[in-house]
Amino acid sequence: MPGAATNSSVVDMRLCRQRAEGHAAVLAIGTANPANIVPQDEFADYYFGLTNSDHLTDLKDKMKRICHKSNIEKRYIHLDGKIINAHPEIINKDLPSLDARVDIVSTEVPKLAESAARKAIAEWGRPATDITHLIFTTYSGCGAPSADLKLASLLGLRSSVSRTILNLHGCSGGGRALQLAKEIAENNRDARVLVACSELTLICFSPPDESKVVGHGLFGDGAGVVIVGAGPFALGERPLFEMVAASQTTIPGTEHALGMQTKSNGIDFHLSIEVPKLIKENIHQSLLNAFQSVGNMDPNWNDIFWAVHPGGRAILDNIESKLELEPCKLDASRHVLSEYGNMSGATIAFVLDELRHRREKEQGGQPQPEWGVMLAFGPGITIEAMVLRNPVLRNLN
Ligand SMILES: CC(C)(COP(=O)(O)OP(=O)(O)OC[C@H]1O[C@@H](n2cnc3c(N)ncnc32)[C@H](O)[C@@H]1OP(=O)(O)O)[C@@H](O)C(=O)NCCC(=O)NCCSC(=O)/C=C/c1ccc(O)cc1
Repeated sequence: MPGAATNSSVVDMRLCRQRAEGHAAVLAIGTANPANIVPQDEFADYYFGLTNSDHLTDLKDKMKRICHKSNIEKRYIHLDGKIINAHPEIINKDLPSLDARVDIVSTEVPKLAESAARKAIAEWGRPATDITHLIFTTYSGCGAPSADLKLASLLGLRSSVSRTILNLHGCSGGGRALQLAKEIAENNRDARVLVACSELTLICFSPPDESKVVGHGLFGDGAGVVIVGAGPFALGERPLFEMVAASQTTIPGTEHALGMQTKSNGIDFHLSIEVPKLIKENIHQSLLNAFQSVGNMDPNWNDIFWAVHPGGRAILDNIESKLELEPCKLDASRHVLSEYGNMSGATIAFVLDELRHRREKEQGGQPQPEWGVMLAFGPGITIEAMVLRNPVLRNLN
């Protein structure tokens, strides 16, 4: 029917006008950490002292071995002796402490995100009221309204900002949120998505226990904010990384290996010793899943740049050896691990920030890769992968 054809082409045109031009891009990045710094070579004394556990000498020695092998120099940790004195239930396994923890994190998690967001918004150069969507991800969210609404009011976002909160995605939270931001930005012309990821280990902190010693030895606190948008770009907006394609891969039968659960005394986590090996065995397939949609079925992995979530030194080592990467390829990830530890979902923003600073410093030197990949790993085990492109090189080629 001619009428129907006309109607459907009108709908098509309207849909076209609603969509953005081209792929979404990272437009700005901001990061923040709490003030309290713990050097890694002092962490075992700090942690066993804080929890009155110095008598557990075997476990303390194990913590020292883990810290020594972690390739971490220091971490930022909000929890200190003052908080423990005010809430001694946090270090008593037999007492409920979820309420005390939630009271603290419901204020501090959005506050830390606010510090990171203010830096990102300043770099972006537009007013905060131009943000149309907010995605907040954290493993500390236990209420509603939650950190997303608090952050929106701290920043003075418009009341029509479209908010989403992602809870308990753990170390892949930042990767998941960036994939959603890409979808939103590409499908809504002029959308500007503020992705906030803020993590405080306080919600998971517990006295020493054989099964938790690695988690406590590697995890730190931090917030990362990334502003995402697609074309047409406003005057002054500068795409940093084009977000070309994304995939999520779940490693079958690995639910037991990595997880978090809300309990009366905080968030309980489990972390299998198998995690680095499982990621090694599945990393190639997850990369192929991401790259197949850009028509490159198996690129030379040394020809691209890498933004890998540094879950732990062993994870980076395993990826490097499996894919036969030149050691410099994971430098940004190793640097972030060394300076901050594993800040769970927030870490990927720090890695992207480090990469773009390195790229700026190296401009005019060695030829830089045009294509790259971002990887994050979380409960599932889930591997979030995103194909990235350097917009400056894209325009030259
Ligand atoms: C730096 C490590 C921890 C040790 O280095 P290594 O080269 O493997 O050295 P070793 O093989 O000598 O291991 C040192 C000790 O650590 C022990 N170990 C080695 N992984 C383990 C293990 N998952 N379990 C429990 N013992 C182990 C290992 O058995 C050994 O014990 P011991 O023989 O008594 O010295 C390295 O294994 C490593 O980087 N592992 C990767 C850690 C990892 O999987 N990270 C990503 C998970 S993400 C996640 O779960 C987040 C949770 C979370 C948690 C808290 C929060 O606040 C927020 C979030």
